[in-house]
Amino acid sequence: MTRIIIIGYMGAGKTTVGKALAKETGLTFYDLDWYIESRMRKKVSQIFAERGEEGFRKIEHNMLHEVAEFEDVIISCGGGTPCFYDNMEYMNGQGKVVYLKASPEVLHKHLKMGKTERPLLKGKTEEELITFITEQLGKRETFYSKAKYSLDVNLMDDYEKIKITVKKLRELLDI
Ligand SMILES: Nc1ncnc2c1ncn2[C@@H]1O[C@H](COP(=O)(O)OP(=O)(O)O)[C@@H](O)[C@H]1O
Ligand SMILES: O=C(O)C1=C[C@@H](OP(=O)(O)O)[C@@H](O)[C@H](O)C1
Ligand SMILES: [Mg+2]
Repeated sequence: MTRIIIIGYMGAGKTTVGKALAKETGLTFYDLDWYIESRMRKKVSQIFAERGEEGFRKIEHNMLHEVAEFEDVIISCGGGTPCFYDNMEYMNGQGKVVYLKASPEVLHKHLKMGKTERPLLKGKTEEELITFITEQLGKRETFYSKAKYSLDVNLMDDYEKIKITVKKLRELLDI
C-alpha cells in the first residue's frame, strides 16, 4: 500500500506536482482543497468568507482524516494543513510525507498570478505579498521540517522541469 502526502507553502507546486506524480505512477490523486470543495460544494475562499480561518481549519482537519485513510494515493495538502491541530503528526503516521521546499522569491513568482484564489493573500500589494510570504514561511518551517522527506524545488522552476521533479520524487520516495 502506498500513500504519499505532499506538503509545503502556497505556490510550491503541491497541486501541480502531485497531479503529475499520480499520472506517472498510476496512483490516485487527491488534492485536499479540491476534496473539501467537492464535499462542501463551496470554494475554499467562500468557506473562509463564511466561517473564517478557524472554521476552514476545522473542516480541513476533518477532511484530512477522510483522504488520509484512502490507499494507493497521492495527497496534496493545502499550505496550512501541517500547521494546525496535530495534523503533522497524524500525516507522519499515515504515509510518506514529503516537503516541497522553495524560497520566498520562487513562491512569490508562482503566487503572483493566482493570489485572488487564495484568501490569505487576497488584496495584498507586491511588497506586502513578499513580506507576508517571508514571515509566514519562517513560522511554518517548524511544521514543514517535521516531514521525513524533503525536496528542494527552487531550481525546478518552470513547466518543463515538472517532469524532473516527478522523477526525483519517485527516486526519493521509492515509488
Ligand atoms: N515547477 C513550476 N514551474 C512553474 N510554475 C509552477 C511550477 N509549479 C507550480 N507552478 C505554478 O505555480 C502556481 C502554484 O502552483 P500549485 O500547484 O497550485 O501550488 P500549491 O498547490 O503548492 O499552492 C500555479 O500557477 C502553477 O501553475
Ligand atoms: O497556506 C494556506 O494556509 C492555504 C493554502 C491553500 O492551498 P495551497 O497551498 O494549495 O495554495 C488553501 O488551503 C488555503 O487557501 C489556505
Ligand atoms: Mg494546492
